[in-house]
Amino acid sequence: MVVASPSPLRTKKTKAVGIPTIDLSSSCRSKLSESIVKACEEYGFFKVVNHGVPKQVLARLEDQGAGFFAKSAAEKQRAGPATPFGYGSKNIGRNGDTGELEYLLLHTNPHTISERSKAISNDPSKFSCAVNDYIEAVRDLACAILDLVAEGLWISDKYIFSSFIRDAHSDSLLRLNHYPPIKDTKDCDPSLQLHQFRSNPIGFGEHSDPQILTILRANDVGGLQISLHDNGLWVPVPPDPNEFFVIVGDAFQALTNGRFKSARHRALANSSVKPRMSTVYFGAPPLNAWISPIPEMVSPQNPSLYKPFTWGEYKKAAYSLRLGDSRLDLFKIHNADHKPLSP
Ligand SMILES: C=C1C[C@]23C[C@@]1(O)CC[C@H]2[C@@]12CC[C@H](O)[C@@](C)(C(=O)O1)[C@H]2[C@@H]3C(=O)O
Ligand SMILES: O=C(O)CCC(=O)C(=O)O
Ligand SMILES: [Fe+2]
Repeated sequence: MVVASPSPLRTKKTKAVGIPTIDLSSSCRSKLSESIVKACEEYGFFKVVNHGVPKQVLARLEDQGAGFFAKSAAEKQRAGPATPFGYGSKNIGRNGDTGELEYLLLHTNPHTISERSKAISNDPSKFSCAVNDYIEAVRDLACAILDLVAEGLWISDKYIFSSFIRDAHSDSLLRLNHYPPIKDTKDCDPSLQLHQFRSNPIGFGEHSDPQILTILRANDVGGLQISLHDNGLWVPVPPDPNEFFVIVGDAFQALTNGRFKSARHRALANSSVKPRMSTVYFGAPPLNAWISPIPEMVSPQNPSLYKPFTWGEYKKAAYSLRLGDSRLDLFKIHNADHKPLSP
């Protein structure tokens, strides 16, 4: 019997496309800010090299994460369930989304981290130190990128974006995702092969990140894919454990009045023999901060596309929806709401 080769990519095709790469050591600041703005506009996604985050900071978090995920299921459950913070396995959010992964979701507040670490590690201060050092380093990286964006957009307040995530009450998060290898069914019964691909080829389903900016690092196992704007293609992102990937989030799309588009992405289930691990920082405003298109992005030709909302309101909307839903649509101003320009 001949069985058609099962494809995990049923809805959209994949295409090998060069991911924009930004070298942060470049000495020409204006060119650097210009290229970051271009990458945010065209892809909502790019890779940064020469980012200045010490390798040791990356390695310490990876060790701590790997140590946690290697524990027995019962031990890991002590840090769960994820509501939304803590340890979660297969279930994502509250509305029935699932994926082939387990994860730790943490708020970046240092006090919350030291409290949580007690249920996560046998050496809580070692765990919280590794996590806090990582967060500090990636927050600085995110702020440096956001300041360059503000310069590239010619915004007078250079800190307009970074001040949201530098705020002591910022609602930023850190997520450690662990994708165990899924069983290779190549040599198995063909009906099992089809069943596996039909049942769940996805590690973390298609979505956009709700926050301002995401800084993602993963080990050397691939799986991340980004969706190119509405042309139906998935672009596989080659793994690069020494570098970071930057993803534009929904709040950044709203702040730039749609000039930047939040990037839809997903992670395929891991078919390697080694686990995939990603560490993801989501830079977010404080819950009471207002998000609305910044004045420089609004003009009679480019009227506001989004109603003002607080970050708390946006989060509430996000958690009432499914992973793949377009949350920002809820805050869209429809054309009919606009007063016609006087002749
Ligand atoms: C299904 C969900 C999980 C999520 C909250 C949501 O209701 C919709 C957005 C999801 C997401 C995606 C990016 C991040 O991983 C995340 C932490 C976030 O802020 O929004 C997750 C949420 C989650 O897993 O709690
Ligand atoms: O693990 C990955 O590469 C993607 C994870 C992700 O998109 C997320 O945690 O929001
Ligand atoms: Fe994401």
